[in-house]
Amino acid sequence: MKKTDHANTIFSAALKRVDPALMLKELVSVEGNRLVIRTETDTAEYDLSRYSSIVVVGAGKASAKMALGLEAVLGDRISSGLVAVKEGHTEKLQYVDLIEAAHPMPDERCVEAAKRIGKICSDADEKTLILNLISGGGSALLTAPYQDEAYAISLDDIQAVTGLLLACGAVIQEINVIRKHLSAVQGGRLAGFAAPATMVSLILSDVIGDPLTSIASGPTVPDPTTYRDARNIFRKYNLEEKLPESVSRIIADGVAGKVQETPGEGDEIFRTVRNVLIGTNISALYAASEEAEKLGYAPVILTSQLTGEAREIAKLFSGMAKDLSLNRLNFKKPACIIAGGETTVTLKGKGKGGRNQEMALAFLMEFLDDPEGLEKVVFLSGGTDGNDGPTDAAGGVAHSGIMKAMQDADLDPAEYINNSDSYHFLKKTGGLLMTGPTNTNVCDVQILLVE
Ligand SMILES: O=C(O)[C@H](O)CO
Repeated sequence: MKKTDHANTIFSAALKRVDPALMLKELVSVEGNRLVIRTETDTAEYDLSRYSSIVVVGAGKASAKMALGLEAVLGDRISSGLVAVKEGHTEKLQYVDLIEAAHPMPDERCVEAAKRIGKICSDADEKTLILNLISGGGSALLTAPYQDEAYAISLDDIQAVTGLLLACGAVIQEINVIRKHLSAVQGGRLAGFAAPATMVSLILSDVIGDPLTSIASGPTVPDPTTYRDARNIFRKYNLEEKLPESVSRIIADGVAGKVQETPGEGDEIFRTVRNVLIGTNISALYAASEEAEKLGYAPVILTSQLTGEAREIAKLFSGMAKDLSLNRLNFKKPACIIAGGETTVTLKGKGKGGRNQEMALAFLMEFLDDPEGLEKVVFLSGGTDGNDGPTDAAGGVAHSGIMKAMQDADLDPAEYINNSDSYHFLKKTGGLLMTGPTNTNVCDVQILLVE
C-alpha cells in the first residue's frame, strides 16, 4: 500500500469509529423493561412501563444514521418520529420519517421540519419518552424563526443573517449565540415544547470542546448566553448596520429586557430533560491512531481542538513535516501526526472551496521552493461529515503527486488560494478527498505522514 492509501485508510478508520448507527447500537440497550443508555461517563435508565409511547425526533447531518441505530435497538417500540437531515445524508428508516433539507443556508424545508418537530414535542405528554437525535448541522436544519405578536422574523431574515455570519470569520459558538436568539426552538427552547414529557437528547459533537449549548444551537440545553452577547457579536464583526430591520429590533429589545431571554440553567422546562454526549472528535482520532499503528507508523495525537485560519494552520503541519524529514523532532518515524478540530477560512475571493481543501492547498504551497521535500510526506485534511464547505468534496490531500500534477498543468496555486478556489485547484491536480456524505459529523481530521 502507498502512503497516500495509508492516509485514506487511517481517515476511514476514524470515520468508522464515529459511525452513529454503530455507536447507538453500542450505547443504547433494552434490558428487561428498562431502556439503558451507557456512555463512558454516565448511565441513564428509563422504566419503559411508565411510557405509553416512544417518539424519535432530531436534526443534523448524522440524525438519520443515529435513527437507524436506534431503530435497530428499539424496533417497533418506536411509535413515530421525524428527523431532519441535510440533503443526501439519508438512510432507509422504518419507523421514523425523514425530511431532507438545505444546509448551511436554511430553506423552507428546514422551517417545515422545525414546525413538525415542535408539534410532535408539544403533542407529547408525561407518558411519552422523546428521544432527540442531535448532531452538527442541526441549527440550520431546524430553523424556526422567532415569531410572536410583537416580532415576526422571516426565513429571508434568517438567510440574510446566516449569509453575513458565514462570511465574516465568526466561529461557530458565536454564530450559534445569534441563531439561538432568533429561534423559537434553539437555545433550549425546544425543551419548552416537550415538557412535561421525558426527553433524552443524544448528542454527537461537531463543536470544539463539545459544549452542548453550541452543538446544533442546543435545542434542549439551558442557554448561558444573552441578547446582549448576540448584540456584541454583531458589533465585533461590524454587522450591525447590515442586519434586517426585524433582527435589529428583536436584538435591541432583547438587550433592553423587553423580550424573554432563552431559558437558562434551573428553568423548570429542563426538569424532565437529559442531554447525553455520545460522540466526539477525539474518539475518531483514537481510531486513526490505532489504524496508523497497525500500518507501521508511530502515531501521535496533537490535539482535538485545532482552530484558526486554515492557511495558517497549514504552516504548522508543513513546519512539522520539514522538521521531521530533517530528524529534528522528538517523534519516532515513520511518523503519523494526527489532529482534529475545525479551522476557519476568511473568504478572499469568489472561488469554491472549504477549510480542509484550503489547508491542503496551503500545505502544498509551503513546499513550492523545495518540491523534493514532499517526496516522503503525505498530508490529508478532511471533514468527517464528507462535505467541506459548499462542495462535494470532504477535503483535500497534498503530496508529491499533486505537486507534479500542478507543474504538468502549469497551474499557479497562488491564483487559486487568493480566489478562495482550492476546490478547482485540487480537482485539476487529483487532490480532492471524496467520501460522499458519511452521515456522521465530529469536525475535521488531519493526518500527516512522514517517512
Ligand atoms: O448546526 C450547527 O450549529 C453546527 O454544526 C454546530 O453544531
